[in-house]
Amino acid sequence: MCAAASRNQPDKKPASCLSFRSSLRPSASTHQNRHFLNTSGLAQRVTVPLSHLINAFHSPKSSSVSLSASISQSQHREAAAEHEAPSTEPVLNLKDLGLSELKVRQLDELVDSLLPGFCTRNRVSSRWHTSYISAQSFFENKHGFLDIFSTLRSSCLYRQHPKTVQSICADLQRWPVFIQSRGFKTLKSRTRRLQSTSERFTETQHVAPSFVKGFLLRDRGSDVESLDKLMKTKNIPEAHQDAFKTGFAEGFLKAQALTQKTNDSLRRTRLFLLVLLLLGIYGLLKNPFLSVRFRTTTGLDSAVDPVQMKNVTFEHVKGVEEAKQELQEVVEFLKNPQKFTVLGGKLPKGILLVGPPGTGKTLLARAVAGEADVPFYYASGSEFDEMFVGVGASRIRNLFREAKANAPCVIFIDELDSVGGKRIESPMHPYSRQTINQLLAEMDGFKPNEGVIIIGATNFPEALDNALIRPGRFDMQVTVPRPDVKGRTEILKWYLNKIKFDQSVDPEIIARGTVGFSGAELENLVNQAALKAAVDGKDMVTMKELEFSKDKILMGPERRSVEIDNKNKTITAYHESGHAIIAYYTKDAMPINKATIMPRGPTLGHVSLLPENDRWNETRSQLLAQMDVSMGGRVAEELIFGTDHITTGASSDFDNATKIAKRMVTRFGMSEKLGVMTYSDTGKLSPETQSAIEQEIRILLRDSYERAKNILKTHAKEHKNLAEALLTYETLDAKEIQIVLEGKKLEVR
Ligand SMILES: Nc1ncnc2c1ncn2[C@@H]1O[C@H](COP(=O)(O)OP(=O)(O)OP(=O)(O)O)[C@@H](O)[C@H]1O
Ligand SMILES: [Zn+2]
Repeated sequence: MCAAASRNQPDKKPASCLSFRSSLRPSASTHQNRHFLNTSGLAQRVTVPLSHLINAFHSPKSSSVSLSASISQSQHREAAAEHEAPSTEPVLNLKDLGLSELKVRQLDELVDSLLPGFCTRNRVSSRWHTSYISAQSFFENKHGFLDIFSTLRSSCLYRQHPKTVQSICADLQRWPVFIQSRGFKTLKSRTRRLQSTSERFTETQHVAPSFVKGFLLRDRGSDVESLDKLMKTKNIPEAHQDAFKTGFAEGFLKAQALTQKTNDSLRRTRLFLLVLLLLGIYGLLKNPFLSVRFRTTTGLDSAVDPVQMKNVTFEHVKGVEEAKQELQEVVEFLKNPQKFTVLGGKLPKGILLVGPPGTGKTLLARAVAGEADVPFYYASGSEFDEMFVGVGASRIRNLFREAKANAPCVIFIDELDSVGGKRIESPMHPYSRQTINQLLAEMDGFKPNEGVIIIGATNFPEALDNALIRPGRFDMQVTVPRPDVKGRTEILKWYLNKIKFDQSVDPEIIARGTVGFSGAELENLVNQAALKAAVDGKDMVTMKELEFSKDKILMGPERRSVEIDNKNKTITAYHESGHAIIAYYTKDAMPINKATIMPRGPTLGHVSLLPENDRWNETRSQLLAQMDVSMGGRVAEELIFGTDHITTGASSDFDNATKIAKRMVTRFGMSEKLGVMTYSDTGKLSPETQSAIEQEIRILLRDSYERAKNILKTHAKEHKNLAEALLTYETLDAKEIQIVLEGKKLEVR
C-alpha cells in the first residue's frame, strides 16, 4: 500500500511509515472533487472535526453526553479553540475514544477520508489540480467513494486502536450519509424488466390455472403503462378516445375482480390443504394405522352382524341323516349348556363340516343355530384373506368378540381352507399366517362352556393347517356326502313340493338318473323344470320337463337349431337303437331309461340307462354287460350300413368299454391269465407283463363285440322297428321302447 501511495506523494514521506495517511489518502480523489489533497499544507492547520464526524462518533446511546475534543498537543490547542469556541454542538473528546495520541493531521486525514469534500475549503491552497486520478481500489473506482470500512480495518489506526475503529465502523454503517443506493434504474434496465414481465405474463396465461395466475400477477400495478401513453402509441383517434377509456376502465375493473376471485380461491385452497394436513398429522399422531383400522371396521360390520336362524331347521336339510344326528347333540348343548357342564362333559369347540360343494354344509350350520334358536355369525374364509397387514386378524378378533358377547351362538366360517390352509406362506397371501394365528388364539381363548360353537366348512380337509384340527380346536369332523338315491329322492320331493307338479311325476326315477348330483344341483334341476314348463305354457311340471332339465344339466342344452341331414339322422337312429337292443336283451345290463336322437351338447343322440339302485359294487357280468351295451352302437352301424360306412361316432363308446376292460384286468383281478393282482402303474411294468395286459384287454373287448353282434343279428327286426320309431318320435322313454320292442304300435302322441 505504501509503495503504491508514494506515486502520489509529493513530499516523499517514507513509505514505511506507520501512517494511515498513505492508506487514507486516495480517498481524496473522488469523482466529484478531483483535486489532490495536499497533506503537507494541512499539517500546519489545526482542523477539528465538525458536527458530522462528532455525530458519527457519537453513539445514539450516549447522545446526551457532551464530549469535548481536547487535543493534548499544545501546538494544536489554539487552532482547536478557534473552531470549537463558538460551537454549541457536542464536542468530541478523543481521549474518551482512546485516540488522544492521534496527531491532528492524522485525524484530519481520517475525517477527510471519511467525509470527502467536507474539508474542501481547507484545500483551496492545494498546489496541484488533477483532472482525473485513478483510485486505489476497484471498489472506489466503481462506486465513486471509498470503502471506508475496509480502509479503516486495514489501516494502522485499526492496528493501534482496534476497538475504537470497530465502534466507529459500526456507527458509520448506521449513518445515512453513507447509505448509498446502488440499484439505480436506467431506462434500459426498466424496459428490459417490463418486457420480461410481459413475457412471463403471456407464458402463464397459456399454462397456469386461474389461481396460479392470481398468485403470479399480484403487485404488477406499477409496471403497467399509463393510459395516455397507451393511447398515443396505439394512435387512437380523438373521437374514440372516450370509448377507449371507458373500455379500458371496465377491463381494468374486471381484471381486478378476477384477480380478487383467484386470490380468494387460492386462499380457500390453501386453507383446505392446511386443514387436511393438520388432520393427517393429528390422525397419524393418534393412530398410525388410521386408514387400515377404518377399513377394518367398515369391512367387519357386515361380517359381524348376527342372523337369527329360527326359520331354518333340520327339517330343511334332506338326505344327510347321519350328519344331522351327529349335530343334534351340539344343538342340545347350545340349548342348555349348563346341563353338559354339570356332568363335566366337554363338547368340542369347533366342528368341521367336510364335503363336496353344494351338499348342504352351510344349510346344516344354519339349521344348528335355528334348532337351538341362537344367533348365527357367518363369515367366509376368503373375507379374512387380506393383502393388508393385520386386517384379517382384526376381523377375526372382532368376530369373536361380538360372538362372545352374544353367547350362546354359532360362528360359521365357510371356506375354512382359504384362511386356514397350508399354502399360507405364499406371496399372494402375505398375512394369512397372522390371520390363522389369530383364529387359533381366539379358539384357545375361550372355555368350552362359554356357549360359542364354531362350525367350519371345507371341501378340502387335507388342505387344512394341522394346527387347526388339533384337539381343542376343530376336533370334531362331520362328513356331508353327496346324497344317495334315497337322499336324492327326498331332496327332489322337498323341492317339488314348492312347485306345481303332475301326480304322474316319480321323483325316484329322476333320483336314479342323477347319480352324483348334490343337493344344490337337485334343487336346480327342479327349478329348471319349472322354468321349462312355464316357457312351454304348461300349468304344471311333468316328467318330461324333469327329464329335460336333467339332460340339460348332464349333457348341456339341446341343439334344436342344428340341421342334421337324413342320412346322419338314420345312422344315429340305428346306432342308438343298437345300444338300446343290447341293453334290453342282456341279462345284467342296466334298465333303459330313455333313447333319443336329439343332439345335445357334443352328442348327436344317446341312450340313458338307470341303475335300480346306487351301485356300491358291480359284478363281472354287470361290467361285461356294460361293455356289450357300449359296443352295440358300432356293431349296429356295421351290420346295417357295411364296414365302409362305419362312423367316428363310436369313439366314446370304445373309450368306455376299454376303461371297463382295463380295470377288470389291472385292478379287479378279473383276468384268469394275469391273476388276482393289481397293476397300478402299467408304464413301469416289464414289457412282457404290459403286452400280457394288453392282450387280455383286447380279448375282453373282442368277445364283447362278438356278443353284441350276435344279439343284434338275432334281434334285427326289433332293431329296425326301434330305429324307425326314433326317426319318427326323436325321443322314446323306457315304456315306449318296451312297446316298440314287443312289436306293438305306439300311440300317436
Ligand atoms: N341336503 C340338502 N337338503 C336340502 N337342500 C340342500 C341340501 N344340500 C344343498 N341344498 C340346497 O343347496 C343350497 C346350497 O347348499 P349349501 O350352500 O348349504 O352347500 P355347501 O355344502 O355349503 O356348499 P359350498 O361348499 O359350496 O359352500 C342350499 O341353500 C339348499 O337350498
Ligand atoms: Zn354310442
